[in-house]
Amino acid sequence: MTTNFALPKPLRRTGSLPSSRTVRIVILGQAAVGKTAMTVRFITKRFIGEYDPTLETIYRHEMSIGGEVVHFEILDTAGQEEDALLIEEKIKWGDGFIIVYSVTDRCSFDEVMRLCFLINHIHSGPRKSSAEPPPIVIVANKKDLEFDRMVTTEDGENLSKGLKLPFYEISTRDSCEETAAVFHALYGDMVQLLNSSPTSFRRRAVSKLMEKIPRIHSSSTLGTSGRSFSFSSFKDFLQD
Ligand SMILES: Nc1nc2c(ncn2[C@@H]2O[C@H](COP(=O)(O)OP(=O)(O)OP(=O)(O)O)[C@@H](O)[C@H]2O)c(=O)[nH]1
Repeated sequence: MTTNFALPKPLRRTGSLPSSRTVRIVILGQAAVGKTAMTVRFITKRFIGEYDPTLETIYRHEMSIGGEVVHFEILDTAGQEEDALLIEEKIKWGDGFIIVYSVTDRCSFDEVMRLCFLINHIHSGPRKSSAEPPPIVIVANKKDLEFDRMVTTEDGENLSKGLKLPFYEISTRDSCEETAAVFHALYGDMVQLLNSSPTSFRRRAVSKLMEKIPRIHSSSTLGTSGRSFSFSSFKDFLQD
């Protein structure tokens, strides 16, 4: 699966591939807000209704953006409360962040601010590795569930204004484009940050715990028709 988007310049050049770069995105938010659905929608363009509650997964996916190959590594975190140290490791690992809440779940909205402060705190801690705060976008998901809505659009906009962060209200179920727009916007912000502050994405040391997180590779890279999601629940949704 190859997707072409006109976006700005190089992010990070890696190793022997002169025109490729890797970006690490962490998806945060409470349980059942749609983190996995969003990630899978972005990668496969499909909406898959039911998942087992996520433990932790890193999805790897390549696509062409602005004529260059971008290697996305997307960490879909577990929504349930967890060890503070573990969440810190995951946040350290990321270059950019998507904080998701559901418009049908007030608690998930209330959690956004805490997550945002946590990210900024960890990325500007005593062993400060970046000059600028990392790019973050706030996503209100499930806007199709209008009758169950508990968080208004205005609530979301006010929060984003207060935090000075981009805000998207989307329905992962109804719109592939809205979902993709979130990832593209974050990627654009990451490019911009790197251009203005080249040391911002210096890799931070993370614990070996990160290596234990299962990785799923979509090998739908440029010019090939192969797919290699290796777990059965997605096979039916991927066409060669
Ligand atoms: N109506 C509607 N349902 C959605 C939407 N996005 C996700 N869902 C549903 O919400 C439920 C939870 O979605 P998940 O993607 O598993 O949520 P999650 O945040 O990854 O959950 P955890 O893995 O437990 O943290 C599933 O039943 C999805 O089908 C949406 O935009 N609209």
